[in-house]
Amino acid sequence: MKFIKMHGLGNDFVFLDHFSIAADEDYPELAKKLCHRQFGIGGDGIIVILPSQVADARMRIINSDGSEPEMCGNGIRCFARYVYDQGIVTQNPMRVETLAGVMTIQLTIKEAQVQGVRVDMGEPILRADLIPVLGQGEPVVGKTLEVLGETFQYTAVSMGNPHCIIFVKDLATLDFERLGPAIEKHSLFPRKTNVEFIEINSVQEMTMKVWERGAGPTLACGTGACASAVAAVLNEKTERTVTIHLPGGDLFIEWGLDNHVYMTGPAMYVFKGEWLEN
Ligand SMILES: N[C@@H](CCC[C@H](N)C(=O)O)C(=O)O
Repeated sequence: MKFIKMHGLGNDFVFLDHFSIAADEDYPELAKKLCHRQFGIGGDGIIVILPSQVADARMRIINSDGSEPEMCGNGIRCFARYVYDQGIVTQNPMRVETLAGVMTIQLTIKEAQVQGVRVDMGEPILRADLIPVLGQGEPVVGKTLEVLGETFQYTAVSMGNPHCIIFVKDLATLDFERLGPAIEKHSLFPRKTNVEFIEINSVQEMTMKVWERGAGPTLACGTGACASAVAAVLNEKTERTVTIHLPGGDLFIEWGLDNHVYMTGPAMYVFKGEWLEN
């Protein structure tokens, strides 16, 4: 099976181009195998490129543990670059169907090369029952979370997928490896959650460390960056336009006055190859 490896700020994915070849694969099982860092290709997830009835193409993302999330910010930038470079989609902006709805993506092209990708990530979802988060009242901003004997203030935002954002004074002293998985599976979150720890640098800049639902620690999370930018505004910590520093690099996020969140960042190729099935 042929594949392409791509990443957005080190958040890495194995892409399967099944746009024109109908494939009858068990993608969740395949994701667990392909994403394994020793026995497979290695990745935070797989992304499947499919035809769509309602948009220019359809993206399916499966986490490395085999679960299927609604959306992936870093993945959709890579997806857009690949389908454009391959001539699968020639429109710019293009429209891509996901489980979180149809996203519009604008590519910056210079001398026939994709230089950058800006995604309209849609409107943030703040209703507790839709995020979903249990019994917290509306909006879920600055609420209390008890975990592993510690108490935190958190804000919950969905960008199609759920995020729990916690502002901390110092990322360096955080017990990230224990807190991340405990919050991901906390009983407040019936569909589990992605967890973003944020240190505010200024009203236009923040630093983020992310523990992803179904994938663990990753170098970047696009939906997480968008949700964190929204949470920072709701908590009166930043302006609506921010640069977010992640372990894998920077994302530029704008929460527009039209209530849409816009994400700009890179999309990079790593290599292509053939999976020798086992
Ligand atoms: N890294 C992605 C998000 C992938 C999905 C996430 N793990 C979930 O289960 O919701 C991004 O860049 O947004």
